[in-house]
Amino acid sequence: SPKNRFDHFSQKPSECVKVVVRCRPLNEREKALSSKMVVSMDVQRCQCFIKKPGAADEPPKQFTFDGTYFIDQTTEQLYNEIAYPLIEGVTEGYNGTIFAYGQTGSGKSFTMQGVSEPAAQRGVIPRAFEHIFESIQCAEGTKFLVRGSYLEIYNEDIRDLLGSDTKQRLELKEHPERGVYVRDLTTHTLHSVGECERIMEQGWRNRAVGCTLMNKDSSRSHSIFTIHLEICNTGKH
Ligand SMILES: Nc1ncnc2c1ncn2[C@@H]1O[C@H](COP(=O)(O)OP(=O)(O)OP(=O)(O)O)[C@@H](O)[C@H]1O
Repeated sequence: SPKNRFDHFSQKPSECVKVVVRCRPLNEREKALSSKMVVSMDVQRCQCFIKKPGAADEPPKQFTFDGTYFIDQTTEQLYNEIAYPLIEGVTEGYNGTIFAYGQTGSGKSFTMQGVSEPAAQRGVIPRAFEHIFESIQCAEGTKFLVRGSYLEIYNEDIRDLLGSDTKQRLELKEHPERGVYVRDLTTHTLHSVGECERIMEQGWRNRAVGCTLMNKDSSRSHSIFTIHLEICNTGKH
């Protein structure tokens, strides 16, 4: 019998894209407006229900995901169930992407970047840093090189959030073997979790739109934090 509601993932290794949904609690503004929750979830069955306000007799719209996270669930839980297996794969040499989307104020940054308190709500990105460096410490006979880059896409323009000139517009290029890449994007060698956190904070501060446009305009800004891992077997144990 399955140990938890996600065991079916491991039985379906061919399923390489998983889609989960997270619902945040009402914020102060919504509470002040006496807004009503229209979303409910059956987390065991990974189902999400949306009911139309004022239409009590209409059945709610129903959607099924690979995972559902309601207001009382934490980023720690989401990480363990969704991100952990993906990052494990990365430490074994596979590519992995975690992509958050949703309307402005829906909780993308809260999930990805996170908050330091409470600890259970620390973000997916800092958890991934810790995870990767823990794997490196445990690996014997293997050398790792960890590098990071952080870019922002705003109004179709790409900017390097860790570059010497964060205002400069970078070009998207395509290489016949390596695929799509951003020319002149800086990559930074990272030796510790602390260094990763520092560049994440540094890049975050350079997101020009992040803290100034809190409303719909901010959703036009997208950012990509990439961790490159080079793994070399030295054969020594
Ligand atoms: N699961 C949650 N629990 C508690 N608070 C949350 C949760 N998700 C989001 N919030 C809060 O809601 C607010 C908006 O979240 P956030 O800034 O992450 O949205 P966003 O999707 O990144 O928005 P934008 O697209 O405008 O950048 C923040 O104050 C955040 O702390």
